[in-house]
Amino acid sequence: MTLKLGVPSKGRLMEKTFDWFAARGVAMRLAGAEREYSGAVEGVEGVELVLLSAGEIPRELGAGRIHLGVTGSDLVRERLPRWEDQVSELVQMGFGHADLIIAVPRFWVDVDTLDDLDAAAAAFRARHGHRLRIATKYHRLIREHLRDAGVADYQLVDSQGATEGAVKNETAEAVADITSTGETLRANHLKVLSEPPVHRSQATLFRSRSAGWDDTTLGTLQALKTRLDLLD
Ligand SMILES: Nc1ncnc2c1ncn2[C@@H]1O[C@H](COP(=O)(O)OP(=O)(O)OP(=O)(O)O)[C@@H](O)[C@H]1O
Ligand SMILES: O=P(O)(O)OC[C@H]1O[C@H](OP(=O)(O)OP(=O)(O)O)[C@H](O)[C@@H]1O
Repeated sequence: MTLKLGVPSKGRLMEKTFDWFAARGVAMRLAGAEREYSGAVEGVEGVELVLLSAGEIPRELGAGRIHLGVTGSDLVRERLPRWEDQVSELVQMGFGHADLIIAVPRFWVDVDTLDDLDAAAAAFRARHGHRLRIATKYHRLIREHLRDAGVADYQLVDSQGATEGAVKNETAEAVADITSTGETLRANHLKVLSEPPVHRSQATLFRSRSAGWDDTTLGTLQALKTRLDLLD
């Protein structure tokens, strides 16, 4: 059996993933036409490249349809319940850095911490008769984080893109999203709570716990780890 390695086929993680492996002597190239999502690996025998979007890789790892996969650590935590039971981290790759944060309108001068947000949420509910809305696509991570912080009087509103616009569009009072430069937040008159991020994400090479590992794929994994200089 070949070892299936899932890598992002598009988006912001793709090129850096290819560069990261190339710098360690594992060359990946797309096979066939540009839009044909298959590829080949040179440098280690027995590895098959599976091109997927970063967002799909957690699911494929969880289902055991790929043995290894590169994606953002945020996406694995968000998309796989009890992610540590389903995958393990082989290496943090040092790119694709982004912080998952909670942000509120800049003019909310009394709101800087999660405790402040909790108080603001209670006041909001008393005044408006419905819960303060937080727009996000990170439902699991934000729910867990706010539960642990004791913030209860809120509701999540699903936003799969342009999340920072939700406040201006009056579909939410606050947002929870990934940021790297902070430009989008600034442009939308939002400020990040002065708390550590909910999660500091980066591109990570994951190993599926459920993929059918046999002697051949385990041998290939060992060869790949040696090539990549990953210690056991
Ligand atoms: N500035 C940023 N904005 C959003 N995501 C970022 C940023 N920097 C790094 N990332 C990371 O990139 C990953 C998402 O990449 P990308 O949006 O290309 O994937 P995708 O979700 O598969 O794409 P698509 O939305 O097109 O399906 C996440 O892990 C995210 O944390
Ligand atoms: O801190 P910054 O450097 O400004 O980057 C953050 C923005 O980038 C991402 O959006 P993306 O470009 O993926 O578009 P999306 O809104 O469709 O998710 C993310 O959701 C933020 O909106």
